[in-house]
Parts: sequence; structure tokens; C-alpha cells
Amino acid sequence: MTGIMAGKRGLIMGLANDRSLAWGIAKQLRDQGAELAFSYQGEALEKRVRPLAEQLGSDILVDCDVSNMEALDRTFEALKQRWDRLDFVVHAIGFSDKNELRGGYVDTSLENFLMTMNISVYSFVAVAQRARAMMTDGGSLLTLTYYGAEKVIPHYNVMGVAKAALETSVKYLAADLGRENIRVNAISAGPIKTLAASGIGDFRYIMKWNEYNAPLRRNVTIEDVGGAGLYLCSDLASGVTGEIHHVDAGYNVVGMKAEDAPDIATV
Ligand SMILES: NC(=O)c1ccc[n+]([C@@H]2O[C@H](COP(=O)([O-])OP(=O)(O)OC[C@H]3O[C@@H](n4cnc5c(N)ncnc54)[C@H](O)[C@@H]3O)[C@@H](O)[C@H]2O)c1
Repeated sequence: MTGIMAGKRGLIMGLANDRSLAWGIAKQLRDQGAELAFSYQGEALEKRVRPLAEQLGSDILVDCDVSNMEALDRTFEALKQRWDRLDFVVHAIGFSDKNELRGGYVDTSLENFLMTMNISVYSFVAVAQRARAMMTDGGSLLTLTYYGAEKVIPHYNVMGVAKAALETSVKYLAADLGRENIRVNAISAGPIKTLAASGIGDFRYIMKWNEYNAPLRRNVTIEDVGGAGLYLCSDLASGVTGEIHHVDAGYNVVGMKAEDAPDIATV
């Protein structure tokens, strides 16, 4: 393989189907020559993920529920069996009870708060701990976040709080691992219709609002996210760490509704 990722090996976590952000990133990494391994959450997803992995020339597939530390240990053990070194990890995982992704944040339960933080935030730390040992020649850790970490977005609720913690984790991890030349970054993606996004209340309204008000007057695609993912995983971003990089058609710079944007309603 030729390309800017030739000779590099990485793990993609969080592929569910061909609409996943992980798929957009994995495709571009492969196009540029990277060798890929995939982890997926549970048997039910395997039949979806296996053909996609094969399409990208990968036969390294590991079942890994990231709330289970032993499963994470097994995942990195499996990688060690095949590879002597790891160059990058893409962590595209988030989860919360969809019953709490509507209504108000004030009603968040302790149980779902802890579960959301565990799967959507701590898992990235747990991945960093295990990836670090294999990143003997430096490396790149990448996660996915959303603007709901910075400002209040209707219904995003506890997921916004989790993404804020994830973004801060990116900065602390970047500081911890920088001496080892391991870079840690996040892409803050605009809203994209995926399986995870379908759990968020009034998601179509959020999509429309972004389309009408973002500077580029459109929503982003998994290809847009893939391009930025490729850059951050590659040596092109060799001086970039601790960064929250927006791939949102510019939405985050806008302060209010555009004059020419239509008023829209949720009904
Ligand atoms: N779609 C958007 O609008 C959007 C915007 C910004 C950020 N993001 C983030 O992008 C990431 C990927 O989500 P997506 O939108 O591609 O949706 P997706 O449903 O395709 O991917 C979410 C993935 O998380 C995995 N996952 C959930 N719980 C897990 C667990 N316990 N163990 C292992 N894996 C688990 C699922 O299996 C799935 O593969 C998430 O962090 C999400 O918050 C999405």
C-alpha cells in the first residue's frame, strides 16, 4: 500500500454500520495505506462489522464492550498477538439511556449518569492506558465529541456533560502522554444521522437548524469527518495534541440565527 498512512497500524473502535463516523474515518485511513483492526460491541454487531472490516482488508476483529476492563485487556492482547507496535486508535464510542436524551438534564438518574460517563468518557482513558504500552514509536489517540459539551443543546443532557468530561480528558491525556510522543485529540463533529444519534430527542430539528445556520449552509458528512480523522491520525498533525477540532461546517462560531435562515418548528 502507498499513501501517507503506509506502514501504520491502528485500531478502530465503535464501528456499527456504514453510517458510523468510525466508518468515515476508517475508509480514509485505509485509502492512505493504513492497516486496520476493529473492535465491536457484542455478537449482534459482528455480522454487520465483519464484511465492512473485510472491505478494508482487515481480518483482525475483536469483541469488546468497553465497560468491561477484561474485554479491553483481551482486545489489546489480541492486537499484540498480531502486531508488535500500534500507531493509532480511533475511539468512536458513546452511550446513554435514550429515555434521558429528551426532557431536562435536571432529571438525570445516578445510574444513567455513571453509565454514560463510564462508556463515553472513562473508556477513552482505559483505552489510552492499554494503547500506550504498544505505542513504542509514538502514536495518535483520537476520540469524537460534540458541541453539546460547550453549549446547551436541547435533549443532549447528560451526554453533553459526558462530552465536556471527554474533552477535558483529551487535554489531560495529551499532557500525560506527550513525552512519549503520543498525541491525543478529538473531533467535534456536527450532527450526522447515525444509530447513536437516532436516540437523541428531536434530532431532525437539530440537523435542520445546523444546516440553515452553519457558515457552510449544510450539514457535515462522515467523509468530512474522515478527512479530519485521517489528518489527526497521520504525521501531518505531528505537532497537534490536546486539540478539539471542529468539523461542523463552522456552526460553533455562530452566535445567533442567520438573518436568512427560515424559522423552523419541531412539529
Ligand atoms: N452522529 C453525530 O451527530 C455525532 C456528532 C458528534 C459526535 N458523535 C460521536 O461519534 C461517536 C460515534 O457515534 P456515531 O454517531 O458514529 O454512532 P454509531 O451508533 O454508528 O456508533 C456508536 C458506537 O458506539 C458503540 N458502543 C456503545 N456502547 C458501547 C460499549 N459499551 N462498548 C463498545 N462499544 C460501544 C456502538 O456499538 C457503536 O458502534 C460517538 O462518540 C458520538 O457521540 C456523533
